[in-house]
Amino acid sequence: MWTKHLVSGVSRAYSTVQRTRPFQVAIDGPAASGKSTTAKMVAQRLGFDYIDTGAFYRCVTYVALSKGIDPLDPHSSKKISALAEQAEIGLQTIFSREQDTMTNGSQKAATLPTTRVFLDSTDVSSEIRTNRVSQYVSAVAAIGPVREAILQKVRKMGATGDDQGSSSRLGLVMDGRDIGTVVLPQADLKVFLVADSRVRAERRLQELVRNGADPTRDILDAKAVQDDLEKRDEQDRTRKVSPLKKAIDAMELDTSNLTLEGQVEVIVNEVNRRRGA
Ligand SMILES: Nc1ncnc2c1ncn2[C@@H]1O[C@H](COP(=O)(O)OP(=O)(O)O)[C@@H](O)[C@H]1O
Ligand SMILES: Nc1ccn([C@H]2C[C@H](O)[C@@H](COP(=O)(O)OP(=O)(O)O)O2)c(=O)n1
Repeated sequence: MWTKHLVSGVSRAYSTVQRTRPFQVAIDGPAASGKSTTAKMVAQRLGFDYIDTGAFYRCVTYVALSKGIDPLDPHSSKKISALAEQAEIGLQTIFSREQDTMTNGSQKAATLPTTRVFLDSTDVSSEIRTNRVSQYVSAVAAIGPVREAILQKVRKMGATGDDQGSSSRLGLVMDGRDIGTVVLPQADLKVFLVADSRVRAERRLQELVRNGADPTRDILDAKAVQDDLEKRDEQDRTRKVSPLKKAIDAMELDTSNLTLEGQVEVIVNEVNRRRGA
């Protein structure tokens, strides 16, 4: 098992032996299309780093709500933008070995990587995934100066090494809404993940239940979850700054009828093909 701990304030360049930068994979798509799970698994398979950019917008939303700021009030934009600039966000992804060999010689399937999110050194991994944060995050993500502040943080995180100072980093997988279009426009591979909104809602619901959903706090009705996802997608697609859209050179992958392993395989194979491996 190994971890990659990335912090948004450190500045260190990648080694430039053969490439001027590591291989970059940009994964975008609507809510619950499978971006973060797929991205983490691809990173694990390839030994790449992983950056969840949605976590940044969720952290800013969480901190604004906890200070009693209403993200829907246009007068809040300045305050929220200041919070976005000040926030120190760190990500720690815990990867497992691809196939751990057990003592009897058989192979144990790889466990799913998990990402912990730190806001000013506090672990807010669960707090940023509540329905309340999900309901307001699109409004926060539509504020231009918030996007500017987060763009700088994620680019810096993507350009710096892990905290071990390793120069052997092979690549980076980043997921979000504007990775292929704005954050990493020169990415070596761009993937746009889509899935039927009913399928996405069912998967999100199962995920909520798996994570111990609380019926007094969480929406546990498939139709309501679907409406919520569709509403957020509409807001993300129609905002003025960096809207959710497929980059012209992105490969579209519909995960509605795929298994997680299947979609990871397609992306890993494409990375290897482009790397000439
Ligand atoms: N092909 C698939 N089959 C079944 N479940 C999937 C598949 N792809 C993703 N999921 C599940 O769907 C849920 C949403 O995926 P997630 O990676 O969180 O999406 P996103 O990052 O796009 O919001 C997760 O619980 C994930 O495990
Ligand atoms: N690069 C990004 C990443 C996320 N966002 C916004 C838009 C999304 O509705 C929220 C939350 O993103 P996140 O990927 O965590 O959301 P889901 O896992 O899809 O529910 O952040 C964005 O505008 N740009």
